[in-house]
Amino acid sequence: MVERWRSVVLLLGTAWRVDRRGCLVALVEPLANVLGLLAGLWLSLLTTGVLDRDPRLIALSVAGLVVGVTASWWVDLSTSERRQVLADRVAHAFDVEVARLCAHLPGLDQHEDPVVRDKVELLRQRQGALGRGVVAMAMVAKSLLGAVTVLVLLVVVHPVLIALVLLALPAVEVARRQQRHRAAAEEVSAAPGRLARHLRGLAHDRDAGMEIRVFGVAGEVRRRTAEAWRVHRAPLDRAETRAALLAGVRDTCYAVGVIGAVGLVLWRVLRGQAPAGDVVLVVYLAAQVQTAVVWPVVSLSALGGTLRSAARVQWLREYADAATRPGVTTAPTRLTDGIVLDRVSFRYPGSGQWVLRDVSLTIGAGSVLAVVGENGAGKTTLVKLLAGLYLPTEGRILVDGVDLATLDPDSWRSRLAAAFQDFARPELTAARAVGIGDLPALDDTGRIADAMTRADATGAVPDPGVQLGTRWHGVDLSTGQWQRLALARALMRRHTLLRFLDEPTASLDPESEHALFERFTAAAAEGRDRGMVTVLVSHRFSTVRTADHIIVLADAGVREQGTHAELIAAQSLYADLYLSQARSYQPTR
Ligand SMILES: Nc1ncnc2c1ncn2[C@@H]1O[C@H](COP(=O)(O)OP(=O)(O)OP(=O)(O)O)[C@@H](O)[C@H]1O
Repeated sequence: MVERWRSVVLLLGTAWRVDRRGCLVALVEPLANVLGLLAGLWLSLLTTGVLDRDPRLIALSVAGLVVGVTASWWVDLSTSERRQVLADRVAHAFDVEVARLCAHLPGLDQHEDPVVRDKVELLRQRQGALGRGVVAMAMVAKSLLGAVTVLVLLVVVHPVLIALVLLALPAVEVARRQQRHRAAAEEVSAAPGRLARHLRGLAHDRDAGMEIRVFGVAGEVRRRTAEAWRVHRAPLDRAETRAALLAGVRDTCYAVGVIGAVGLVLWRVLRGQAPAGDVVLVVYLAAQVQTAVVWPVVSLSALGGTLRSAARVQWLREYADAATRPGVTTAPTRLTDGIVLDRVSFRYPGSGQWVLRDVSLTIGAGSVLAVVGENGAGKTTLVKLLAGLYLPTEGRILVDGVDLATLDPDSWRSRLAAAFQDFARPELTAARAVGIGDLPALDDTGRIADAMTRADATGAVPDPGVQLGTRWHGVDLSTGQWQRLALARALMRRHTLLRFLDEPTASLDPESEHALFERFTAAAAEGRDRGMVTVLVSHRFSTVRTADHIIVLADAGVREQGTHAELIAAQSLYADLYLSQARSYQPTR
């Protein structure tokens, strides 16, 4: 109950904040509806006036009819557009809030939590319902006021007609059950619905489209989409069938009541115990009683759905609050000792497999660390841990002796620069696609040109002003060209303490990758006085030989470490893999 009231306050507060006029218009509507409902009374009086030849009664009832019906129509017509504007504004406000909450979750683990994903998915689907929250409340007020008006009129005709309401009461239980079935079905169908939409999205995805065509899996994707959609729809359809059956029972009860009520009044009129106008009124009310009983239930049930969505927003707010790391310490502006991994173990949320186990490592301030290892060895995971995107499952990462988990995440990330394996492809101008690497310098052409030169991106994208992305009638780039921009982006930020290159060079040949890593090693010199650490990640052993320190990840741990010379001299795994890779890259005669 408390949760429902909190949801009501959230919906009203948001609507009032974004559209006060719309809220006031929504309030007027229930009152205008009462005027419209009085039409039955005026019609009844008009009938009696005509039969009794009473001009005053005729004039009064016609005047009441014209004023009431006109006012009610006018308000209805003139507010319908305003209602839509209010709904759109509120929906947009919630959309922005959900996006903000998701974007501010501190780590990636929360994004991967299936509970969060399902709730967010439901919120996306129900965005319109949230928008109509205040309108739904106005509908509840309108239906309740309407119900009271109809009840009063019924009593005026004959108090026994109130029994109609009793006969229509099962509708309340029916609506409650319908709502419960629908809510349960929505929760169960969220995950298969997400899968179905994902699979359907593949049809529009250009990158996926290439492989779908080459491997001829379009039919299989279609089959799986249809299956996921069937699994998604099944509980919803079952809930709707149950709802329809329950509605049938409800309407039958009501129909019996209406026949009885009309019969009773007709009998009284025929016996001269009631004016003839009462027949008109009871026939009119017969239709209104049904609405008067069912509508509050339906509108309350619709409001229930909206309140559930609002409760999900509350849940997400609280989840985001709870997930906020207690970052009490601001990140340092320089490193003096460096970064230490103290017996760090990590497994992904929901996974039983250790990706890193008991890893201890010191990355000296101002050094260049190369992380090598086979595919799946945990290199990217190590980078994500250093970036604070995940917290270690066990152990600590110390930044100049301070636990990274206690550093303010935003402040730590403002000290990072990175080029990731799965780099972003921002559809901006080429210059801005680089400039966002340091937002305050977004339009600093000098800095952008410098970063592009250092990343060797000027050859790949000669015109920094070119618009990227065919969606905006711009140009599309090759993977290698996008990579160059990602590398330039990683060189934009100044005052960084940690710079990563997580295999953004995968599509380059080994020598180009090596040349690029050398550039970044050289770029590391510029940050050495503040102790900046550079981390180069590769699964190619031959490209990172100039790094100060090399670690080989294997079997969830650091298998070997040292300089290139030390590792070669040790004639172990690194030496074997280095020599075999180097041989395979040599041209054959
Ligand atoms: N989000 C995730 N949830 C669960 N497991 C994951 C997730 N991301 C990665 N893994 C698993 O963690 C292990 C290490 O992955 P990681 O991406 O760190 O390897 P990598 O060394 O960077 O590999 P590659 O060279 O192929 O990029 C793999 O077994 C992978 O399947």
